[in-house]
Amino acid sequence: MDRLRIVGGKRLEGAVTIAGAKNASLPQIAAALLSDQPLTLTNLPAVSDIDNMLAVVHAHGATVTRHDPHSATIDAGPANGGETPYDTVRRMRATVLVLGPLLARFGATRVSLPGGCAIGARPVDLHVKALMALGARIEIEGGTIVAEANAGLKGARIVLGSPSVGATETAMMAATRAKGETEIVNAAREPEVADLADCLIAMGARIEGAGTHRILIAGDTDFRATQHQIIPDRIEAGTYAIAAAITGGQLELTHARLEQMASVAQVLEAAGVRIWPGDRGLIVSGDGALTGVDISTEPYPGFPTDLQAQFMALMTQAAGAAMIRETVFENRFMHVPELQRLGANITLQATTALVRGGSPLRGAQVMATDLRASVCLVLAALVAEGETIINRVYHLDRGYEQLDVKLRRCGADITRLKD
Ligand SMILES: CC(=O)N[C@H]1[C@@H](OP(=O)(O)OP(=O)(O)OC[C@H]2O[C@@H](n3ccc(=O)[nH]c3=O)[C@H](O)[C@@H]2O)O[C@H](CO)[C@@H](O)[C@@H]1O
Ligand SMILES: C=C(OP(=O)(O)O)C(=O)O
Repeated sequence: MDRLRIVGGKRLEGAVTIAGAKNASLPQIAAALLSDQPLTLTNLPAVSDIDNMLAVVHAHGATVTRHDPHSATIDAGPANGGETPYDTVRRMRATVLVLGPLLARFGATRVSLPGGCAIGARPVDLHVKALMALGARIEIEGGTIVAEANAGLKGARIVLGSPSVGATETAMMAATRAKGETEIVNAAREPEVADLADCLIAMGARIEGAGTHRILIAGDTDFRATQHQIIPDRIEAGTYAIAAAITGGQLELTHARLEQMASVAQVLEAAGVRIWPGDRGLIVSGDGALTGVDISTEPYPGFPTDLQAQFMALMTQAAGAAMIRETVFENRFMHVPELQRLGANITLQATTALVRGGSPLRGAQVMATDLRASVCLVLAALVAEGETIINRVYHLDRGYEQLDVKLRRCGADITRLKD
């Protein structure tokens, strides 16, 4: 298992190329299973979650051709419904996104229940309810979702109990093959949902309203071969914005889009960070003093839960206190004890962390249990005095393309230790 060695105290300066969004790519790879025509995706990030998702659609019979690390053609012409086993879903929850496309296209499929993970219980009841609203019969048998709709799915009004990103994506994909119109009410508004809709539209679907609370899908899609370019990763961009801020540096985030990051930019500006659009993306400067800012994570367009851990690392260096409330996942504070090992002053009470900023961090051995918790430790290590060793780098490799290379190019003292 690789580890990262970081010696803190270097100011970052330079340009970072923001990759395509992992969380937009994953559902679009699953969406390829809807069609018997090839789908080419470009601007895929070169991260292990993408390799895994491509392996899952390949295991379902699709032909996958990698053109280069950032593009692939998926030809699901020869695909089958089959079974998605526990081992793949356990390793990557987003695998559950194949459920809707496989059921809608083949009339039956079996997908193992994902179970909980390091950030919370993460049930898939809303995915299941949405498919049942479209006429599927679904039973849970021995930890497997057994779904059947041999007579085909029928368009319906789906009211989501909460605006789940994944359930909105499942419903939208399945509805493209249903007979008649589907309305999704209380849909998630994340840019990744809108990008999936754009991809489905390029594939031949008729969809309106993606990116708002109400999405309309016409159904009975006549699918065609197409290609689609994935949007930039707003979470990767936010992470590097915080890297600039925490080191008092200045980074150009090539391809980053301000309109996808309005709440993040607002919070960072309130904390004393300057952000402005440049010719190639965004420029972030952390040369001023940092102030504590309270945040609460929310569904989009609110502050994203996927940047909560990174923002907490930043707040350890701000003057004053910051209250950080997590409302999306019940257990997303696994980074707190590790930040405390580095010397951070954080008090945790239920879903709120109180960070008293300004305490100097000191390097230590740390370990994280998920992707964003790991990168939060990298950010903290960039300002910690001395050497920090971060274990379990495979979490980072799930979602950050060449994190160590990108940071080193901007002046960080960071080395990947191969075991
Ligand atoms: C691959 C991907 O895109 N992952 C993102 C996606 O995850 P994901 O799609 O899993 O997140 P959801 O929006 O579905 O989850 C939000 C909340 O709803 C709950 N819930 C969800 C589905 C369900 O059937 N029942 C239920 O109760 C979840 O446990 C969670 O508490 O959106 C999250 C919220 O922005 C991000 O943190 C993840 O990075
Ligand atoms: C939680 C995340 O991903 P996933 O939903 O795939 O676990 C994430 O990207 O931060």
